[in-house]
Amino acid sequence: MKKEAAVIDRNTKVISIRGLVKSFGDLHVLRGVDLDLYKGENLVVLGKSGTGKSVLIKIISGLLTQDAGMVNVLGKEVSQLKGRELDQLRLKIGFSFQNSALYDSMTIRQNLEFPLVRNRRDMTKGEVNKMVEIVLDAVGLSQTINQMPSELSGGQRKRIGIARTLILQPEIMLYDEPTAGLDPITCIDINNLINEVQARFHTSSIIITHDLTCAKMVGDRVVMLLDGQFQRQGTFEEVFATDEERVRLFHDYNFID
Ligand SMILES: Nc1ncnc2c1ncn2[C@@H]1O[C@H](COP(=O)(O)OP(=O)(O)OP(=O)(O)O)[C@@H](O)[C@H]1O
Repeated sequence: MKKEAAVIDRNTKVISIRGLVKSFGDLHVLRGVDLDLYKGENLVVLGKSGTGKSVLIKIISGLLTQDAGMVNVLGKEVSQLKGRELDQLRLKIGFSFQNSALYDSMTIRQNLEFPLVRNRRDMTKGEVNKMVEIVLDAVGLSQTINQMPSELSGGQRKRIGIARTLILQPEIMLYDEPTAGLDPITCIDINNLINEVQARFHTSSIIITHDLTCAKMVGDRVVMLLDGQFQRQGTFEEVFATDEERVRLFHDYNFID
């Protein structure tokens, strides 16, 4: 399915990063990263394994602290936040991790209710039920509500994982390798879902991947992390319109139809 034109507000930055530096001992992972995520945008971060993509999203979500630079998320400087303030910001960020496992002993309904029961004690049972229905419908799996995770396919579990992230109504979605380990057809389903989530919930998203089909399908903008900095950025076509060998190699090792 072709991506519909997204409604992006280029006057509003939901994430703004300047001069971000992070090392682990002698390993200089991020060496001055600048990045903006605009409201409503799907931004794809491409990079080879070990280039620091996960470190970047851990810093954005306050799980790691940078050595230098500024990371502003929804108007707050993340490294300055502690305790309750950091928890509140994190509730506005939805993480869809590579191995976002569901609880095997709980039904799909219970899995989806879990984040609300923990974080939204103000909600009534009726409101919780309604939200479960909304997110299940959004991922096209309303019929699985009383099933167990073991009864679902890998692609369906991935969708439920995304629904569980959406149930807290995050403003920002962070997808870490959303298509990893899935067959090509299921990958396309998940890419379409990422676009549907953007259109329906007006989320702003960072999608970390080395799957170029995913980057092409979901990215309004693509950035490539090379040697600790974003060295290429633009549309998918713009990023790869270069003879630079490292970029060409990255492209040619991926299969694109
Ligand atoms: N807490 C940590 N302590 C020490 N080194 C770390 C830590 N976290 C990450 N690293 C190192 O930083 C580098 C970047 O890691 P990161 O997980 O961000 O890579 P990545 O680009 O997400 O790769 P992949 O696509 O394989 O997940 C790696 O060399 C990793 O070993």
